[in-house]
Amino acid sequence: MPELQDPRDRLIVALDLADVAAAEALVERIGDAATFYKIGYRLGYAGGLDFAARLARRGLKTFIDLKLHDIGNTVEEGVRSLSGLGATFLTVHAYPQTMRAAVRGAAGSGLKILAVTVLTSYDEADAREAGYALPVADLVALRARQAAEAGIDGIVCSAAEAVSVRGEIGPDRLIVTPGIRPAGASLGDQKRVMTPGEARAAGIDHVVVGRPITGADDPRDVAQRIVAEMA
Ligand SMILES: O=C(O)c1cc(=O)[nH]c(=O)n1[C@@H]1O[C@H](COP(=O)(O)O)[C@@H](O)[C@H]1O
Repeated sequence: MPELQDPRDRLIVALDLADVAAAEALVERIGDAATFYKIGYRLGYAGGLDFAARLARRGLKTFIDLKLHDIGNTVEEGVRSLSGLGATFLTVHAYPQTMRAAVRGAAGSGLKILAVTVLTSYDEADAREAGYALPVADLVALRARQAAEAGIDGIVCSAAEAVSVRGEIGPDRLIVTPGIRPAGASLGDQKRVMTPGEARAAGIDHVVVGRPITGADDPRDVAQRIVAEMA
């Protein structure tokens, strides 16, 4: 796994909030306890892309989580449009055509493309319901292998699959894991879940944590504890 300069970079805080004012207030409350923020559908479609560009200009790292998936031309041009935001990461779904298009769209921009394998809210029954015959672990491994072949920079999966994914993608690509809960925290809709310490021991590069931080009385303290648990 690539070495980090700053251990705080291991934690990516998911800013799944209703508007930019709420996100700005949370970033201020967390202060220097976090260095990396994710902007997904909720905030992204409510002015969050400009906000992400502002965070990047302040020297914070940003992750644009739009999980793109469309015909190749649309994905390629969409990624190209997003590549000027100064973001560090952008997600696409891990379909070979989509991944190859995203890699073309990001070429030369410095934006790293992450491929989402199987959502952490899916268990075996959910994958079967969606039409997949493979066990989730096998589907994650297949998609990780295809992502590496497509030239993708990193994989989004559950930390439960990190060891097998590392075997598929080698030491230099990134593993980013949502579905992370400090011991005792409510799972919400997450089904393939690990603690920050377990994820780190499994060799992940970054964890993504939303509600346990955004819903906390003291978000800064929770962020600090998560970083410490992964040190
Ligand atoms: O791509 C993601 O970030 C993602 C992939 C995945 O498989 N599961 C997953 O939960 N996420 C995102 O990670 C965040 C997890 O949030 P919490 O469950 O609140 O910690 C959300 O913003 C999800 O959109």
